[in-house]
Amino acid sequence: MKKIPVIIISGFLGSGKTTLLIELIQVLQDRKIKPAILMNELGKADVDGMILSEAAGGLPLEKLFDGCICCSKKCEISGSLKSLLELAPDVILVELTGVANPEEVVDAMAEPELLDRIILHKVVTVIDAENVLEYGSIFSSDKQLVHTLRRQLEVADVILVNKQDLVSRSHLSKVDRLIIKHNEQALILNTSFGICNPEALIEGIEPLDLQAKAPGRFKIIPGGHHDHSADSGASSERGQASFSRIQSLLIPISGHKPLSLRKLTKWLNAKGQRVLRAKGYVPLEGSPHTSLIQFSGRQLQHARTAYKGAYYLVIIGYELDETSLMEEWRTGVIL
Ligand SMILES: Nc1nc2c(ncn2[C@@H]2O[C@H](COP(=O)(O)OP(=O)(O)OP(=O)(O)O)[C@@H](O)[C@H]2O)c(=O)[nH]1
Repeated sequence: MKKIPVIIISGFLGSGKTTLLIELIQVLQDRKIKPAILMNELGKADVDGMILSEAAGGLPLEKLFDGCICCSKKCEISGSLKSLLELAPDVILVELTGVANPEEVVDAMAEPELLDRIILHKVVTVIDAENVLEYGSIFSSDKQLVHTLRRQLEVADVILVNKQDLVSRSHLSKVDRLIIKHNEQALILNTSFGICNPEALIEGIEPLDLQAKAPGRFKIIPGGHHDHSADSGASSERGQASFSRIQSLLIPISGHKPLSLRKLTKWLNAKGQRVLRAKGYVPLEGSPHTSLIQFSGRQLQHARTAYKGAYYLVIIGYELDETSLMEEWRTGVIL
């Protein structure tokens, strides 16, 4: 089944995310590509939703209120994504609040039911060129916010340096230097009002009915059909390349041979910066119950759970090499 691409739009408050979203919707609609939108708003007031309804009324739209996505329940995000998928969009656009870390959405996308149906296409971060250089000093006392703003830069595939109409060339060069310090690989685009070459963001996305006829435009990652019952054989973006550097990989765990917590911890920590997050349901040595595994910030936590489904582990990381990861999984954890 063709996976629906998801574009995440992040960026600090007022940087121009909604402006870009409206611009993108227009471009997509001109190409007969049907977008669905998930908006996360700070507070209860649906300002952006109102703006959007005026600009693109009638499109499938889900809204989540109350702060950053990391504070709202992740299941709400997955639930909203599932509702949008029912409407068979060609692409899902997710606009985050200014204080959300895009990794949190990738995290919410990483559940088996969604992994099979959606694929992260790009993380796009919009920067307010006029103000971004001041953030470090303005928010220096708020470590969490500084961390979030840094992650918005670091995990982006494309960075829009927006509001360039308000700054000088020399100021823009300083902004560029700041970005490159945090992310050497992202494509950097200087924009005003989010207007840019849309190919940079939507390349490879087509209306679903056209996709069936399109010749192979995607780089195919070798690998067989994803099978939850297989002994090994992770499910990532097989047969459909991810255009994003962040990938999710599902490792099905078959049989009831419990895993060693020590080996699992060692294996995850050995991945360094490549693995941002891991979670799943596994059998652990010494426990008759299924355990919920949560790995983030280099810490692994496990807790007894009432989960009764198939065992699996989802790994979220940068540019994961699926083949070597699976081999290391087999030798480092299973054997
Ligand atoms: N001068 C200028 N203004 C812009 C540009 N892009 C957006 N704006 C304006 O900046 C304001 C904020 O833009 P939004 O698109 O709402 O920003 P946002 O990131 O969605 O804001 P939040 O939802 O509060 O996080 C609006 O008044 C826009 O019209 C730009 O490139 N130049």
